Amino acid sequence: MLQLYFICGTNNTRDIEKVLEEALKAGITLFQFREKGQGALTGEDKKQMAFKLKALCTEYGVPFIVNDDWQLALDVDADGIHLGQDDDKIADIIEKFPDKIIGLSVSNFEEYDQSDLTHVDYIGVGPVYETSSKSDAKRPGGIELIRKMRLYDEQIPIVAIGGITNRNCEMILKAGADGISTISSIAASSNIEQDVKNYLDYYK
Ligand SMILES: Cc1ncc(COP(=O)(O)OP(=O)(O)O)c(N)n1
Ligand SMILES: Cc1nc(C(=O)O)sc1CCOP(=O)(O)O
Ligand SMILES: [Mg+2]
Repeated sequence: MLQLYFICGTNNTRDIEKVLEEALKAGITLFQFREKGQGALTGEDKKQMAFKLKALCTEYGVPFIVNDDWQLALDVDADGIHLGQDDDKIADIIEKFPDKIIGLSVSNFEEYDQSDLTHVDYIGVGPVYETSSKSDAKRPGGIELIRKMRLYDEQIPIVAIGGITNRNCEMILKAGADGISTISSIAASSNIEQDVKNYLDYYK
């Protein structure tokens, strides 16, 4: 499920429904609706978009995850929720999400140590490289962040994030990540089918 985790909001691309459908057809394995930034959809518009994107994901058998907004995740019966260190605490909402996928962001070992991972299905570790898709991203940890996190916890599923492309993905997987997540390398791709295929080829 974590192999190729596409994350997108309406701000990341011109036509999110078209881009998501192309990415699903090409074989992404997980999708996160991350609707934030200037001009982002809110309220009913955000909910209607979430319903449409979830329907697309369901058609292709790919789990639909909501970023940050657990109320939206409940409203649209998403398959899971991704929360960061500054978001609502998993312990406070977990009762509302039995049997759902729970992701947590971990950028360094201090954050890992202070996180309760009891209900966490995967950790999003990054940024690995510089990213222009998140204005408040922390300092990139490079490939070493993944390598050390893998040694720190040998069991937890790790999805790497931040500045990942087809060119650096292989090193990240070799460093111990179970999968990679990306916004711009798919949302801004001029050939989604080929780029997705190139990513998935690393797992063969
Ligand atoms: C898979 C994955 N990993 C990390 C993040 C970042 O979450 P967060 O730190 O809460 O930042 P925002 O995405 O909410 O800006 C993520 N969304 N997904
Ligand atoms: C959403 C997000 N979270 C990050 C983290 O480090 O937690 S980096 C990031 C943006 C990833 O976008 P791109 O693939 O375009 O670099
Ligand atoms: Mg968040």
